[in-house]
Amino acid sequence: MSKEAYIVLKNISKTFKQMQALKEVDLSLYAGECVGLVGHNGAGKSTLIKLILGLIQPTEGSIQLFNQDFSLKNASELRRQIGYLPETVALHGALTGEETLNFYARLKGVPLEDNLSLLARVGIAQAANRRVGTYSKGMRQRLALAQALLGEPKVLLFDEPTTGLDPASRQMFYDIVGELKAKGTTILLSTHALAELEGYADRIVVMKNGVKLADGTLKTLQSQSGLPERIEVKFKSATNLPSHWEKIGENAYSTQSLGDQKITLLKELGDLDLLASLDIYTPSLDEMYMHMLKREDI
Ligand SMILES: Nc1ncnc2c1ncn2[C@@H]1O[C@H](COP(=O)(O)OP(=O)(O)OP(=O)(O)O)[C@@H](O)[C@H]1O
Repeated sequence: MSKEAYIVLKNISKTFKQMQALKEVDLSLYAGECVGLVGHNGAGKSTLIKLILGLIQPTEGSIQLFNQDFSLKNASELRRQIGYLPETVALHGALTGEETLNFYARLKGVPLEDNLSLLARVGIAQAANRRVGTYSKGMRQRLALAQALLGEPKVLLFDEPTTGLDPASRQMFYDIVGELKAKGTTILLSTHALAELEGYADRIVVMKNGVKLADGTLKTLQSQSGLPERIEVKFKSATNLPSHWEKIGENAYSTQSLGDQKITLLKELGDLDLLASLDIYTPSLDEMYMHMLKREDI
């Protein structure tokens, strides 16, 4: 059975005065998937998220949320099912963490009684009664995350959520992403740090200058990037290999493998008992991403 599309953007363009921030973008987010939205500064990531939230209107194209057209009439009802963690979080320094969360809970119309456990979930229960003005950046970000999780929304939009976080806070954030995914929440997460998404994102959308360059699983992206894997072998004694194996040391060779060439290349090695070592290097996510952005001349 195919999954339900919670959010469907069709042929979306957005122009700010002379500046075209998005060009004919199609994007669907399905129930329970985590989608990474990556792109350099100005690629259009925040604009895309703001359009989904209804904070700005598209110049062209249509947006459907939960199978309904996103008109002003039903906007607030639909928006209640979406949690948003903005890139820059403005929190009132004079309020305590708990007061802040209570304030947002009232705005969203959700009960207040779970707020302390929500603060515990994001690791700042001990600071619930402290003024936010005394919080570190990491603590503020955790509080902002708690705000986004209020009311258990079906869809969460995270705009560069881990920027400026230390490794422990970042890990806590991705632990929560893992839990949300397991519960079937749909997550759209924009980031510059593609490598962070490994193991969490089911799909990656790559944006450049307002255009969607790629949309697929990491495996698809890897084959689309056109970057080869590298195989390195070392034999226990001298041997001969076909000329596409480059000699890189004593009895050691290296070659590149594109697409499904790997098995054929490995067969050329013959008896594996004659090998001292065998290493296969797959391009990292960041290498693929950089390569893809460089290759596309937009
Ligand atoms: N309100 C606005 N008025 C004018 N131009 C805007 C506005 N909002 C965004 N833009 C422009 O649209 C383009 C896309 O911006 P956007 O913030 O969506 O990029 P981004 O991918 O989120 O970048 P970053 O990683 O730097 O946050 C940029 O060139 C930006 O200057």
